[in-house]
Amino acid sequence: MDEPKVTGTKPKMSSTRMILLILGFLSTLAVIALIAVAVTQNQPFPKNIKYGIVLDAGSSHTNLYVYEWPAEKENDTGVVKQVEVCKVEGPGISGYSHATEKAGPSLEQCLQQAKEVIPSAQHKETPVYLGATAGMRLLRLQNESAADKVLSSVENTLRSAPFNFQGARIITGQEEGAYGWITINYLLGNFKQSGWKKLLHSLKSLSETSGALDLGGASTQITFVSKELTSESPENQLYFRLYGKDYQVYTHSFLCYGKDQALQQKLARDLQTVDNSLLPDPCFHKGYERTINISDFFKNPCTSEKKKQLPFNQLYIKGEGDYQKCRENIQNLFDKSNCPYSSCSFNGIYLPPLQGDFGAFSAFYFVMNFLNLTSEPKPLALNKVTSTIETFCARPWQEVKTAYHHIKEKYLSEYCFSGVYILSLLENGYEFTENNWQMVHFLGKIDSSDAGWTLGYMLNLTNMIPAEEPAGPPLSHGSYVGLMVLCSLVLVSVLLFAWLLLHKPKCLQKGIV
Ligand SMILES: Nc1ccn([C@@H]2O[C@H](COP(=O)(O)OP(=O)(O)OP(=O)(O)O)[C@@H](O)[C@H]2O)c(=O)n1
Ligand SMILES: [Ca+2]
Repeated sequence: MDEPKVTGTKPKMSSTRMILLILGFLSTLAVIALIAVAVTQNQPFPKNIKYGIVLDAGSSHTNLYVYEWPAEKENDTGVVKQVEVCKVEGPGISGYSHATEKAGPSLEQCLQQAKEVIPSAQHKETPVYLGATAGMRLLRLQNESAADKVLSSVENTLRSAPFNFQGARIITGQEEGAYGWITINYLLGNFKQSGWKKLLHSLKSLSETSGALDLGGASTQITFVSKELTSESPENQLYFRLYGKDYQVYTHSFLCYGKDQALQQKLARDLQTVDNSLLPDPCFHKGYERTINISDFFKNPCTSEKKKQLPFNQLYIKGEGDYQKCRENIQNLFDKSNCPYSSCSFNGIYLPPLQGDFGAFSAFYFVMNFLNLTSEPKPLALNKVTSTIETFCARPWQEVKTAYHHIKEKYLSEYCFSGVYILSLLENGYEFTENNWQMVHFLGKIDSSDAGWTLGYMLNLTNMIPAEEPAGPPLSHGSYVGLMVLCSLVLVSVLLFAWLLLHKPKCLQKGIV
């Protein structure tokens, strides 16, 4: 009686199994197809690289930078990177005031280097910009026609290069500060976060941008986001809308407070008190001697106010290597006596309360890096920085010269002065004290790009930082493919599990395993 039952069930079971098998096979095929499509269809386009050139015509020298970025991602943040830097031989372009026609040709060697880095088919479309900073600002104040001639000489040279010439001009101190701030925040990825990072950011309300401190040869800039709503000093206030966010930025550029001009200012003050041509100087090492020609000394706008008739033409500087005396001497450069605002840095210049972390670059970095004081991620304590500089200044010149024979004498002889000047500027000038010293991070590069104003300048002039956040996929290609694979695996596992439940293979039946 049982027999028909048995014969009737058998074909029913095998058809279910058959259907499940086909289903399993088809879904596996579907998953494989899904992954294949995800990987191939969503692959980033083959790289179409664009290039841009910026020449930083600083007071002490000119640097040529070549940047590159993938054409399709122009508006993303953090995609532009430096691929080449070329240091122009000789002085900065302002140093050609007596032979203005030679300023342009001095750039030729670096332009040649750029031609080699950028594929020739792209030369014509590659924009080239030259921005001159404080050296040229000073030359313009001292001798405007010489400054114009220097600029037209560099313009002629740049126009005759095979690139797309976009201008050679003296940028303002405000621009220099602002573009330096844009550069470091762009490179640090502070402007735009996508996907999870954005969510994390809004949850943790992380500090959003980093301030920028730039120390050149002739000027220095301080730039940071200030939440102070009332702007007491409008000329120090900038407004940006970047990637859909508003930023209120404070900036100031101190002309004559770059490290070379600060030294000139210091010497001009020292000259007020000397009665002979010998000047003992605590900011140079013991045993160091330097002769200064004073016939042109007071023609410089940074020293002209202190002009004095002297009965000698040459000044002989003799190093003393005395940190304390040097510090007191330099401190006189920062006039803290009057402030027409609620708070000031020095010389009656408005400074809102310091806020957030700061990236300190250019000479801040060169000097502190030489003195081994750039330790990251945790910056050194201020007293350690002070004692290191004090010890360095006390070393005799002969010993320093032997220990660092590979370093240019012009740089080496001034690291004591520069170290003390940086301390004085940060501590006395801006009031970074023991409590907030650790907010300052000395950095030369971020990834492969130098910290400085040039990248921000190019990003702005090529409209590569949009005001509004560009619409784009919320996930990167990698995360997208990863998510697809994960979902597919889950799908396969569910199907497999369902099949096992229905089929109950012998090996999983109780008593067999
Ligand atoms: N390894 C180095 C490189 C440069 N310097 C010094 O650092 C100073 C500033 O250099 P830089 O930032 O390049 O200044 P510039 O851009 O030329 O000047 P500015 O921005 O004021 O126009 C100069 O005194 C230079 O001699 C240094 O001490 N050590
Ligand atoms: Ca500079």
